[in-house]
Amino acid sequence: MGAHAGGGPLRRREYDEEDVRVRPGKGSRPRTRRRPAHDDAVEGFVVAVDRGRYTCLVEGEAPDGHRRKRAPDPHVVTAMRARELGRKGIVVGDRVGLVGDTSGQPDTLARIVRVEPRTSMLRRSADDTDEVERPIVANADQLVIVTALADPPPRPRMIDRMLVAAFDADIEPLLCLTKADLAAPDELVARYEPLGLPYVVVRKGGDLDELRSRLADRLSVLVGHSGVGKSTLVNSLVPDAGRAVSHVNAITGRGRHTSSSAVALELPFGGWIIDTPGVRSFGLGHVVIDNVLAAFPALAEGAVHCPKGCNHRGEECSLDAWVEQGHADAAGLASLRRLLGSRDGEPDDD
Ligand SMILES: Nc1nc2c(ncn2[C@@H]2O[C@H](COP(=O)(O)OP(=O)(O)OP(=O)(O)O)[C@@H](O)[C@H]2O)c(=O)[nH]1
Ligand SMILES: [Zn+2]
Repeated sequence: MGAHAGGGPLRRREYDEEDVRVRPGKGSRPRTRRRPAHDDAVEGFVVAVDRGRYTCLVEGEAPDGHRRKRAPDPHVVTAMRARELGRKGIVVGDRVGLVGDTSGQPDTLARIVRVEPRTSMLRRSADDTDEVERPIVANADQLVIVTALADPPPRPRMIDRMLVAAFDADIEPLLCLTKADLAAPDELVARYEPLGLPYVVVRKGGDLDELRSRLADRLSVLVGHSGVGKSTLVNSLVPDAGRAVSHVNAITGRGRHTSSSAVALELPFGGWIIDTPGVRSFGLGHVVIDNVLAAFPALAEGAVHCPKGCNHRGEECSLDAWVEQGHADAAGLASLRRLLGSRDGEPDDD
């Protein structure tokens, strides 16, 4: 399934489901790619999505000639999608064009008429046999995989799955090991060293400077299963995180503590983090083998000798020979195979 080994360029990068996932030509008349260019659209950044309502942060003032009071700068606007967007999905992290009432005044609703091209799209499948992708976050440039060193014990399989999702989406992973007061990181670090994975070790009340510098000026997504200390981290990084989330929930009509989808929070030192409370598992059914392989350049080079459709885990795979010839190291190949195994639905818990 889904394998593109052998054919096409190594790194296919297609983020835009309008371009790729929806077959064109269903309608009778040809569609122009851009409808009448809403030149007056203001740019917004989607910070939350809930039941057809998009919470957008708008930098800058309400457009000239707007009849309402000048909006504060920056301000939050609630919007719905314009019909002309068709089936195109909009997710947290998207940059959008807004028209209509963009004042952000109570009970106003703007319209999203455009979604800017994305630099990345983090997706997951519901489970591994399900190739239907659920986009989670757009434009992220870092996936922060949060794992407790103890309580709950680390689940390397889960880490592997999140890594695969990061590689597939071409988002840089960062391993964030929490609860350093409870256990040493050595074992986990050794496991991920062959991948050249950057990591930070933190504990509650401890020094977060290194983490801060890795987050600064980037759009980072936090993932990790329940109890690993994500909320603790978010609260230390964004002092008024609780308030920001409940503010978003108030706007979208959700209860205060029921936020179950991604919310983007601005970091006081620059950049954004997006918490993903609703994401408990990472189905990888949609993942393309080549995208994972591309994270291992030395091996990707050797894979051109593999038979078409090789899953790089069987006897026909040429990568063992490639490693024996000294072109790549064995630890890397073992890591790659472990990751590809997690994609093929090997059990989650070690
Ligand atoms: N010992 C220790 N406990 C911590 C640390 N960080 C967080 N905790 C505790 O771990 C528990 C879970 O932390 P949370 O921040 O709520 O974890 P979470 O990942 O947000 O969990 P969910 O809300 O279920 O998604 C809380 O009781 C925290 O106080 C740490 O560095 N050391
Ligand atoms: Zn192979």
